[in-house]
Amino acid sequence: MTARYVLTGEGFYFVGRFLSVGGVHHGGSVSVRAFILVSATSVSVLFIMAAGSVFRAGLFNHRVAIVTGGATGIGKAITAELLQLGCHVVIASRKSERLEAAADELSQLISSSSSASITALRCNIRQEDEVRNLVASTLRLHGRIDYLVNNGGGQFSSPAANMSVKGWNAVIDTNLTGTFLCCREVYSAWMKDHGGAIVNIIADMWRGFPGMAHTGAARAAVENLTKSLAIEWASSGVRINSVAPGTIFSKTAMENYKELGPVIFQMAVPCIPAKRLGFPEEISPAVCFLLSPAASFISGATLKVDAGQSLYDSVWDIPDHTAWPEPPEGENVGALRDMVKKLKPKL
Ligand SMILES: CCCCCCCCCCC/C=C/C(=O)SCCNC(=O)CCNC(=O)[C@H](O)C(C)(C)COP(=O)(O)OP(=O)(O)OC[C@H]1O[C@@H](n2cnc3c(N)ncnc32)[C@H](O)[C@@H]1OP(=O)(O)O
Ligand SMILES: NC(=O)C1=CN([C@@H]2O[C@H](COP(=O)(O)OP(=O)(O)OC[C@H]3O[C@@H](n4cnc5c(N)ncnc54)[C@H](OP(=O)(O)O)[C@@H]3O)[C@@H](O)[C@H]2O)C=CC1
Repeated sequence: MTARYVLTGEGFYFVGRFLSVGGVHHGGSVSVRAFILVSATSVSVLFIMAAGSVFRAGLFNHRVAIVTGGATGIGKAITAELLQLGCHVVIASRKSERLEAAADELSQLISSSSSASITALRCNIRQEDEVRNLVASTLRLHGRIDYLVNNGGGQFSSPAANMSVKGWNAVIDTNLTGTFLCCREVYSAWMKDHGGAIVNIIADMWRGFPGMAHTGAARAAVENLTKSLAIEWASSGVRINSVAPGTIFSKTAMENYKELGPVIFQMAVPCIPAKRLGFPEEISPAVCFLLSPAASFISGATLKVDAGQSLYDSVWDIPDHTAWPEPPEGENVGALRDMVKKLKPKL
């Protein structure tokens, strides 16, 4: 049995998981989890199907969220969890087919008694007018926007020296400017007067991001943007935080890197203290937590969800070389030379 505490809008619950059947993140298999909720006044048992949320069902009833990139990978897991919590979710990205397919599939998670709904809207977050339309359409549809999850984004792997300006700009425009545009538009059109919560998905760029320097720069900038907005928008009742995933496997994430996909994900495993990849369903609870009343005193923060990867190892290998300038001559360099001479085996 695992146990955890969940603070909801209505009280402090002890949540004990006493039954777990099947894998939580094995695509295609249905897992059944059961939770016992104990509050001051009641004890109830809640069953959640298909990799369900650990949060109380109905926590986000009648709330409205926009999730960019909500049709695939991490965004799809966030959308699924928000739906199970009763939220109206608008998913937004560029490819209509993927959006429609995901909306069809995820609508199956909505029980007949739930007030939740899912809507797919096409939007390229790099285009200011499209972001404006996304926000206006959401307001027309639901009359409010409580949550924004800036998850849409991406990059390609390349040594920085080989990046064209066009490629660099594509990644900066998507991950940094796209996030900024979504934040600004949602704030101006709704949250300025009504408050709300925003979560920005960033990355494990704490020691740079060699091999993907453009995205490292963009995500570090988003982390800083998050802090600025947390202060600027506090007086509107807006909380804004970041989630920094480690290496998270999903079908789409792998396909995006084409033949490099399996190599990149395989290379990462030894660098992860958990010695396995993460899965989208391990990111979505952190996002829902930061959106929820349980995080009502958290703003401007970053939650790393990386099994400690950022503290550990890097996939970037630096080959042995003698390219560095010699150190300045002096007694310490001399002492090191003497030591090395003594250590050398006599021939
Ligand atoms: C080798 C060591 C690597 C280190 C590995 C570390 C381990 C990390 C593990 C993985 C962690 C991260 C995972 C993820 O983030 S998964 C999510 C991935 N999803 C996506 O990336 C999806 C979205 N991606 C995109 O939309 C695009 O990639 C992008 C934003 C870059 C551009 O999209 P857009 O469609 O607008 O642009 P174009 O395709 O027209 O390209 C514009 C220019 O960008 C350059 N470019 C694009 N792709 C590549 C490429 N594969 N290689 C090199 N250059 C590329 C190029 O200059 C394009 O212009 P041209 O086509 O005119 O040349
Ligand atoms: N997987 C991982 O290991 C990590 C992922 N991340 C980040 O997490 C986020 C989700 O990634 P993940 O789920 O793994 O990968 P996916 O490729 O499945 O998700 C990326 C999503 O972003 C959408 N997107 C990309 N560009 C745009 C755009 N210009 N406008 C609107 N939507 C866009 C894509 O939809 P469409 O193509 O239809 O527009 C897609 O749904 C990304 O920002 C990713 O970079 C961060 C750290 C690690």
